[in-house]
Amino acid sequence: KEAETQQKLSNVVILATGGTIAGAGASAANSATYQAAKVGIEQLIAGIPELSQVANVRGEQVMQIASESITNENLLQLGRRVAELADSKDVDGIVITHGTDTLEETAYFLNLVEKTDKPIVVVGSMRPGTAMSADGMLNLYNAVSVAGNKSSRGKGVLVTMNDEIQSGRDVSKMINIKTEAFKSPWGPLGMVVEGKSYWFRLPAKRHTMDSEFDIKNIKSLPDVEIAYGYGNVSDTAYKALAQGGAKAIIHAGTGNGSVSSRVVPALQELRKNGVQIIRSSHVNAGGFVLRNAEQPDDKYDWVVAHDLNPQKARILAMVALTKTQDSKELQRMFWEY
Ligand SMILES: NC(=O)C[C@H](N)C(=O)O
Repeated sequence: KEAETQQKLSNVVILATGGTIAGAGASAANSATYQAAKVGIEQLIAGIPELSQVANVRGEQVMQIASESITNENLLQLGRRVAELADSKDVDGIVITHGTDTLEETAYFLNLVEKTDKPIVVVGSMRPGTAMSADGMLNLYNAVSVAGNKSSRGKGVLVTMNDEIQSGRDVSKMINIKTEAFKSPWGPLGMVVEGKSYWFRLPAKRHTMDSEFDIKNIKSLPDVEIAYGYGNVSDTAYKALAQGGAKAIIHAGTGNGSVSSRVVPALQELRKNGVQIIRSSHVNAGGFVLRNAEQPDDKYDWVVAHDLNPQKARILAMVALTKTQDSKELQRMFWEY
């Protein structure tokens, strides 16, 4: 009987990368003071025996780091392993445990470059497993349930946090002290409750199978940097980033990606020298940057990131620059993905 249930269950691989979901604190009262990336994947899986009721699960420790330290090399390494597993006949779904600080970046990266319709679910936690009311156990159980569920196929990379199923493209960490930390400006795709998925909407942007990018063709990622807009800003950071070798600079602008008059001449100059200038917005609940609003993008040959926040814009710019150096093509990609 047990063998029969196992046969019916999906095969889900958990790729562990670290983060607070693998964190440990000195006492159960330490919900915010702890060390991330301490607990191995085998121990995490052993702590949730209920996983075996929703999928045949196995784990792999791909890295063990706090996600603020993720590099482009780490992204590529993870992306390649996901692609290998997705190609494997005996894998039905993939879960990635990840720190929440850059989870939204990794989820968007995978959403762009993985050529599969198999579910890929990225998950983290806001409290370490050693804390009272730790959220990692349920988040991971939900992630495995969603990854093992056929209804999750073809919906792009997903994120399960706080019982919500979010699109990896849209979701962002909005607050760092609550378990209700991840939000999308356009709402979650669905809910996962007691291992069952309930869907309400679908992503409209190109992803995975419908994407023109493929991790298998990406050897390295170009340097793309972010500079922050605020009152009294100077052009020092922008110039220094370009001098450091940035191929594109994401302007994390105020409001509609607006650019201070003190910075405009430097950005015009950098563009003339070949650096792509991409205007995004750092407003908290989600920016919405439109072309030729606030700045004459056509005249300056700049690109707008539309609703992508600066850190997500960096991901798309890096991936896009592996294919084109043309600003019009870049802009098309920023509308489509
Ligand atoms: N909640 C977390 O996971 C935060 C941690 N600094 C990380 O991103 O690895």
